[in-house]
Amino acid sequence: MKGIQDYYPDHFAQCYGCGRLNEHGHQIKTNWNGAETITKFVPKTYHTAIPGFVYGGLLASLIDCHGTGSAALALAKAKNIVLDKSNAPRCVTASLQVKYLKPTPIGSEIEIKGIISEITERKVKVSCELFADDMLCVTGEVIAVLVPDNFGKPKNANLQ
Ligand SMILES: CCCCCCCCCCCCCC(=O)SCCNC(=O)CCNC(=O)[C@H](O)C(C)(C)COP(=O)(O)OP(=O)(O)OC[C@H]1O[C@@H](n2cnc3c(N)ncnc32)[C@H](O)[C@@H]1OP(=O)(O)O
Repeated sequence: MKGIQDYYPDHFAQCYGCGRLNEHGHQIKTNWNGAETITKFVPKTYHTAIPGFVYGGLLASLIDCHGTGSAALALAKAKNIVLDKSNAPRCVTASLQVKYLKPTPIGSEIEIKGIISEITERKVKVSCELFADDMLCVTGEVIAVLVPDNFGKPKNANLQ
């Protein structure tokens, strides 16, 4: 299934967490699920913290990119942007806070829900809840900021 990440321009599609063009990355897909957003991911055994449980850095990474993806969806909706090939708004993480409530069991599908708790012209706050085996294991708060199309490109890129 496609997600908002499939509508990022190639320049913004290399992210380790969500870039569709990063063959080594997680390539998560973020979509609306009613008024909330959702993504799913199945950790591999090499994502282990201790046997049976998922490494926390991976979980933070998934929340990070689900947060920025949710922010992009919310901004697209607020600005009435009809998603086409590569016209999704692009957001970068300004802040990421993660709380690990319970060890996250490995071996089943993880589901992350996102709730848009605040949205302005440039900034979106997303509250995330990460579930494994229907158990709430991690919560997170992402502040994502809209970036211009030339973000991260060399300043003289259009001179080349
Ligand atoms: C390397 C990045 C790649 C990006 C690819 C993108 C596409 C892929 C997507 C996948 C990405 C995957 C994820 C990744 O891995 S993204 C990689 C990790 N993130 C970064 O490297 C971001 C580095 N930081 C910056 O570039 C700038 O500081 C940004 C752009 C974030 C803001 O600087 P800028 O000068 O432009 O904006 P502003 O200062 O006018 O602030 C604007 C608003 O934001 C609020 N605010 C700012 N900072 C914070 C903070 N720390 N806590 C709370 N709030 C903060 C601020 O109060 C204001 O709010 P308001 O007063 O309006 O209410």
